[in-house]
Amino acid sequence: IVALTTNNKSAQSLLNKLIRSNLVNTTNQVEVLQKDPSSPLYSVRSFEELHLKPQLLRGVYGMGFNRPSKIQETALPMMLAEPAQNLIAQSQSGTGKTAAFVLAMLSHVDPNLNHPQCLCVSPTYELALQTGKVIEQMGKHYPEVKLVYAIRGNKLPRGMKLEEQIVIGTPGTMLDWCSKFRFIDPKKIKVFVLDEADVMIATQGHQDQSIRIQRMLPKNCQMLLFSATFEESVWSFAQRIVPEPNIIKLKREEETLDTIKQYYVLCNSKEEKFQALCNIYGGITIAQAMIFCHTRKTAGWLAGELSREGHQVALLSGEMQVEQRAAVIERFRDGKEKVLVTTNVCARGIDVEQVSVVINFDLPVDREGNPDNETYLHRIGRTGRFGKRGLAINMVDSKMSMNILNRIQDHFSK
Ligand SMILES: Nc1ncnc2c1ncn2[C@@H]1O[C@H](COP(=O)(O)OP(=O)(O)OP(=O)(O)O)[C@@H](O)[C@H]1O
Repeated sequence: IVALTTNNKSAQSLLNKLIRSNLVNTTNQVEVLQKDPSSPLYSVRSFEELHLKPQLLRGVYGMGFNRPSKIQETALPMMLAEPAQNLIAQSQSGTGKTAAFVLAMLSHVDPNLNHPQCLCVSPTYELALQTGKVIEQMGKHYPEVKLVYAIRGNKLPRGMKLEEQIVIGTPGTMLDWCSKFRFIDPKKIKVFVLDEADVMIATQGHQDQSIRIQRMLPKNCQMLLFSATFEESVWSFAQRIVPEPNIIKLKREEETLDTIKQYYVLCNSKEEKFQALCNIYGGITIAQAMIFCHTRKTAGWLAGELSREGHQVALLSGEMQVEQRAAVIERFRDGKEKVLVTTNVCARGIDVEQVSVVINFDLPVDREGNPDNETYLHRIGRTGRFGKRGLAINMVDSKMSMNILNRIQDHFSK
């Protein structure tokens, strides 16, 4: 068990993976920038069209995938094309990126050659393991293809040469295995995958290590880079890693407040807010509710008070380890608890789709104490035209918080 701090990008990413059981739906179109615009672009609507090895097609269907996801429709033909095409792809978590590059790796390996042919770098040990699981599931009917983890703690005897075709690991160990220990001959690599580039660059040293690995690979090695976000720093890193890239971007669906009913409750103190919450408790637990507090301390206090009143609540708190947090969210997602009390920091980036009631026990403010409209929208907004109806209740306990609420109201004209 590794303790990860609240703000940690890799912890967030891991939580989302652990929690997610489905594809995230999106009606947005993919944006494609081809390296060679003269060659016709094609995308596929079915896995059959990709002419996968039969063992892999069985693996794909065995995982319950019926058809390619939005990003897979365009990314898969590109990744499977001959000669190999490089790709930089950005789309939000849960849209099918991992499944896509796993399929590409499995398609490109030659099971008769007993040496590493695909390298996949992930930002952390835990994320590497998650990807490894997908490789194992998808390659279930293709047992000749073997997998090994290049992670700290996996110590191999000196002078050894790896026989597994796929190596997945973290940048530091991967680099050591390629250069210092020579367990891997980088010149024989056909596919290089860099996953979660945005998480990767948040860690000191990972960027350089990845670039050093990349420089050892042959010119014709396929380079694939994936990221959930695409800020400037990720983009410049991507361009250093992936020469002559095709680029695919899938915009995140915009959130709106259109289908949300928003209310506020006027109180005079924290205790009154708690009382107000108890009064509506029966109403909000018909559905599932998330309650946001400003600090960890308030969240802990509120969860304690609610429990003392005999209510069943879950608490998501910053000091919990990532596994504990995953367990809490999983129970909530499965409906075992109807109410989740949390802070914004803790819940950021975590999508729990079925929440239809959001309570702002404290209104979202930034460090200067100004209204944080973006966070308000993230907490309460719904995506897509068919977004479910929702209910938001804001607790106001002072002139100051009334002022904040008025400014949020002005901002959204709602
Ligand atoms: N074509 C598909 N049809 C149905 N389910 C799919 C398909 N592709 C992927 N999935 C499932 O959807 C979920 C998200 O996919 P995946 O992990 O590949 O997304 P991702 O974009 O890599 O997100 P993250 O970076 O958070 O892992 C997984 O549970 C995966 O098994």
